[in-house]
Amino acid sequence: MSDEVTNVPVTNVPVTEVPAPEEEAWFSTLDLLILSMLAGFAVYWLFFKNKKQEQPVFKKLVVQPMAGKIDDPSFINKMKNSKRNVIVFYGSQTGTAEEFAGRLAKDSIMYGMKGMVADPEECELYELSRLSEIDNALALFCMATYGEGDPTDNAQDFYEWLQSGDTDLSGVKFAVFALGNKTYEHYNAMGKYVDKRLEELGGTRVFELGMGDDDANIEEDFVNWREKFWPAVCEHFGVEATGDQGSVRQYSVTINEDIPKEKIYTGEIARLGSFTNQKLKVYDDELGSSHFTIRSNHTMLKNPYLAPVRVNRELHKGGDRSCLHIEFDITGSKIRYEAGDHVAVYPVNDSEIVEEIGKRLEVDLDTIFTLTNVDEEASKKHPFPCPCSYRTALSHYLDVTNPPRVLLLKEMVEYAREEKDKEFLAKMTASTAEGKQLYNDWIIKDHRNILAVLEDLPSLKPEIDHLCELLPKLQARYYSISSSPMVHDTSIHITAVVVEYKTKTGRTQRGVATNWLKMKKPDNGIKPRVPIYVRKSQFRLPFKSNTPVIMIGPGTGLAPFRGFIQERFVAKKNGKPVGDTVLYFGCRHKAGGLYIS
Ligand SMILES: Cc1cc2nc3c(=O)[nH]c(=O)nc-3n(C[C@H](O)[C@H](O)[C@H](O)COP(=O)(O)O)c2cc1C
Repeated sequence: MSDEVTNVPVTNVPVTEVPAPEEEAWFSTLDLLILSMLAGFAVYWLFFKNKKQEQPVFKKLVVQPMAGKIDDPSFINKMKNSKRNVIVFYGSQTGTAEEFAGRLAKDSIMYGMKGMVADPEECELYELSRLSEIDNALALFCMATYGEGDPTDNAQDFYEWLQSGDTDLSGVKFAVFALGNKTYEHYNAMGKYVDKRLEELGGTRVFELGMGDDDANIEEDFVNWREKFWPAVCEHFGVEATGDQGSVRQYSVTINEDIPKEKIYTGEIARLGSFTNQKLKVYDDELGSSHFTIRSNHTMLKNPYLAPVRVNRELHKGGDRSCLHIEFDITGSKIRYEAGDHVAVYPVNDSEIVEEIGKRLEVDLDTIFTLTNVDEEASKKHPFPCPCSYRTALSHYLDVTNPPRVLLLKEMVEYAREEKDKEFLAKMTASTAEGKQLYNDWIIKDHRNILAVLEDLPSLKPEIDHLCELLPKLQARYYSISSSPMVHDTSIHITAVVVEYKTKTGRTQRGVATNWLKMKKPDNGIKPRVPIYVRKSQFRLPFKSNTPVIMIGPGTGLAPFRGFIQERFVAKKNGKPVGDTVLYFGCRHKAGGLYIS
């Protein structure tokens, strides 16, 4: 198979230009460059030398505001201008904290308050000290924890500011809901830290820290906390509940009938056209790899590299399980990585699920639409890149495979045409013990995704744009890199088990990314492209190569160790002292155990 990179069509992912490896040529690129410069100079000398030099006319540079970015960075001004007194910040990686923040902001209407959601990354947090300029003002924080008790990417600056700053926050009323998972050592570390630090800086806690555990039922933890939180707020500010806020849509829909093709998003993560016109410069970390920051990860997150798949092979010989060895070609991409890092893959949903949703809702999936935030002050103008087709939204931007959240199902009640379906949904989404049990059994345990809900409640026919507003965002999937750049400097390897299982309702549930990646096989020199970016991790070999290491990696936990072993191998080859390198890995069958020393 040729190793040449060609511009090739890819299923679901538009094509872009990737520099092809150089072929043997008579002149090198540098030779050609020098020759053309000499030729250019000769032409200039012959024809233009004596001409009067013309003044170049520069085009006025028009700086476009970034989509979704706030024009006035002052959130205090925004709150004042739009007469809001509740601001809900979120530190969110996969959208849960962001969703909870939206719900809290919406709730505030019921108590005669007015809320807004804010991404801390887009705000100057030192302004918090001015919050007391607004009557009955309240700052809420929904903060998720990652890794070793770290903040999410968008809360990184906020975290640093809290750590280093000594702003006086007296007069600032606050409450925090933490999102985490009990199985992690640093359970809810970020939420706990924010709660403690805001008090240290002089803030007043209006309600105790909420603790959400994703290992159990984080939705239930949030609902229970919220039920007690709002009465406490009422008591604190001396306000009264004014009743249910009803169902208020956050986004309005516009159907874009005559929009030119080049203005329509086709799955790009942020910049329109980025899949056909890649800007590779951003992969270069200005500070050097040792200073690679979460911020530079964030830049790549919005501008993934369309990596050609060089190798995609099955590792299992027989059996019904599938484990893939995939090599992404990063030649010319400027991506750098180290053994132990993670690579993120932006997957595309199963087209069968997308088509089936379209059929059930009786819509033309090629319709181009835009969802626009009805709140003009909101930092997010659109929930995902718009305009795009319904097919693109359901394939690239929205999560259609995970069980839908209670909030989404609650909004579905009005769309059930039969009374019994309406009652069933209303019962399941009520905040009663019976409702919670029903949700847990019917949605979580039975693992019904949105399509299964539509199939099992056939009278349910929601407006597709409303569904698009409510579905969570499709997230990039992270894989441990299973190679070392010391051996593979032009490729990134992953080792991934293809997820597939039967749910209690007899449906086959397939992992979004692994099943999509499975299809991305190079064919006749044609390499399919996959949008990727690298996320730095803390997982590293000991600095000194002579330190002995014991690596224990059951299942695909083995993946990063492959990179580490490659690294130790190179060190040994280069004559460095290398300590014992012991690897234990899990085996499904007793007889298949292995010990490598
Ligand atoms: C890779 C990864 C690392 C995580 N690390 C932690 C952790 O150190 N402590 C913790 O309490 N929760 C941890 N969690 C759980 C998340 O904080 C939790 O799932 C949360 O609901 C995610 O919120 P988000 O969807 O807003 O990003 C981790 C989750 C993932 C996927």
